[in-house]
Amino acid sequence: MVKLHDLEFEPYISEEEIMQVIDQISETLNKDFGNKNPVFLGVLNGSFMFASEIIKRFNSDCEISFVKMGSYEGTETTGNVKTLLGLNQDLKGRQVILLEDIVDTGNTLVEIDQILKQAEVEDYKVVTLFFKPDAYKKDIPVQYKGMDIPNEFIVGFGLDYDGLGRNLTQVYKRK
Ligand SMILES: O=P(O)(O)OC[C@H]1O[C@H](OP(=O)(O)OP(=O)(O)O)[C@H](O)[C@@H]1O
Ligand SMILES: Nc1nc2[nH]cnc2c(=O)[nH]1
Repeated sequence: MVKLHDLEFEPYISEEEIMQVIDQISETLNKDFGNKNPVFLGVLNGSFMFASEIIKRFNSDCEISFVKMGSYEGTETTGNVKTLLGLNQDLKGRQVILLEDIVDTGNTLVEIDQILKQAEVEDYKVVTLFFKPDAYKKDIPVQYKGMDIPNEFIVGFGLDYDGLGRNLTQVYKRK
């Protein structure tokens, strides 16, 4: 059990399970993008740990960039996704692999979709470690999903509750 601010969280997904899922995703990404010199685009803050593990396992040429988006306060989305740090690299004509720690309502994805279309990328695919099928209400395809999870608030492995918990190496859910 861990306590973050006022809330208690219990162990939910082990580090071992997370690494197995990351190995599987990486195998597919190596097959699908091996000779394409893709740009991995991580969505900060939450994706930093996942992005690091994926990029370490990619065996061919690639580039790495980040954007920083934010919309959650406490355990709820505000519904208002802010671009806190935008693209700082020309992605025109590039193959982009978007790296998300979690796709929940899809609000963040909709915002990034606009950013990538405006940047005139050749194509982009979405990779997410966690996906909440019961919460996702958007049409943007999510091609690579590590793990489907129920509609519950989780922390750890990059995901926070009001700033705390990102450093936890496994995932916890609300008790
Ligand atoms: O599908 P959605 O409902 O939009 O939720 C997904 C987003 O929520 C989290 O980011 P958050 O806004 O909490 O910012 P953070 O990554 O800095 O924690 C997470 O990292 C995703 O980017
Ligand atoms: N920490 C955290 N951030 C999120 N952003 C969207 N869904 C979640 C969640 O379940 N936990």
